Amino acid sequence: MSLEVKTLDYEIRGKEILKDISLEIHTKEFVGLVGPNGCGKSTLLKNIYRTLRPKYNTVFIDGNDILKLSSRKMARELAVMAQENNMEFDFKVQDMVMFGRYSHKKFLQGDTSRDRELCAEYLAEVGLEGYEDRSYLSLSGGEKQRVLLARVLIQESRYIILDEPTNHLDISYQYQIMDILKKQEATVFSSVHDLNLAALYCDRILFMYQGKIVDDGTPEEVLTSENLWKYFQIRAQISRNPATGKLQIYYLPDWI
Ligand SMILES: Nc1ncnc2c1ncn2[C@@H]1O[C@H](COP(=O)(O)OP(=O)(O)OP(=O)(O)O)[C@@H](O)[C@H]1O
Repeated sequence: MSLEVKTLDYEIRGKEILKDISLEIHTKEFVGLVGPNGCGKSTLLKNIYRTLRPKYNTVFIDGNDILKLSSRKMARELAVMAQENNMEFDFKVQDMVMFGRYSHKKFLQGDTSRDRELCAEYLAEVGLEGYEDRSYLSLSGGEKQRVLLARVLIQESRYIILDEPTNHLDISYQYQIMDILKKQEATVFSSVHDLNLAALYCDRILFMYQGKIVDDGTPEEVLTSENLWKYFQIRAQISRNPATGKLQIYYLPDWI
């Protein structure tokens, strides 16, 4: 049981963005995707959740080529929280969350009382209890982000793909959202910019640079001062935080 990418290349307007990417995410793993701006993280994730179309026989869920899965089956397997969400039309928060139940319904079936219960539960879980009737577009960036997380959770899929889930969130919600994700039964694959957050929550980290996966391992194996210098050109002191037992990175800009 795994999410697998095999020798995936991807070009945009003649420019090679992804170069021979192969990776495997195993059941119940929490895997982070890190790397500098523009290295291809979103492009890779979009190929996995089919916003961009990969070639046949390059992305597989439990051995099945994702291009051969119906959109309903795909939604049952994989929930997505993408980065941009420019919406032209407004919806109530409850409707936004309920979109996540689509794959659990028959054609034209309305919301059940169970769906509404789940909606209330997941909104409470992301700290938005009682927000059902609010207009989505009137919410703050962080509130919108948390509605999108509730939509991902209500989908109850086996894989969750996230592109920078803590974008827009204040420090307490960054940790709260990572905590919520960590306790899900699902397999999680997420791009993460904050390397200390990645060190704290990820079982495994994939390091991406210029369209390639250049390192793959535990946070201790991958988040080294050598890698941070080589791929981010930042000096760093790395130690183990006695309170968490996890890596703690201290960045050392040039003036230090
Ligand atoms: N539609 C597009 N047209 C042209 N270039 C694109 C397009 N989409 C992405 N790119 C380029 O592909 C490269 C990878 O972009 P991508 O968004 O995947 O990077 P990223 O690692 O997610 O970056 P960030 O950390 O800044 O979010 C960048 O150089 C970007 O400019």
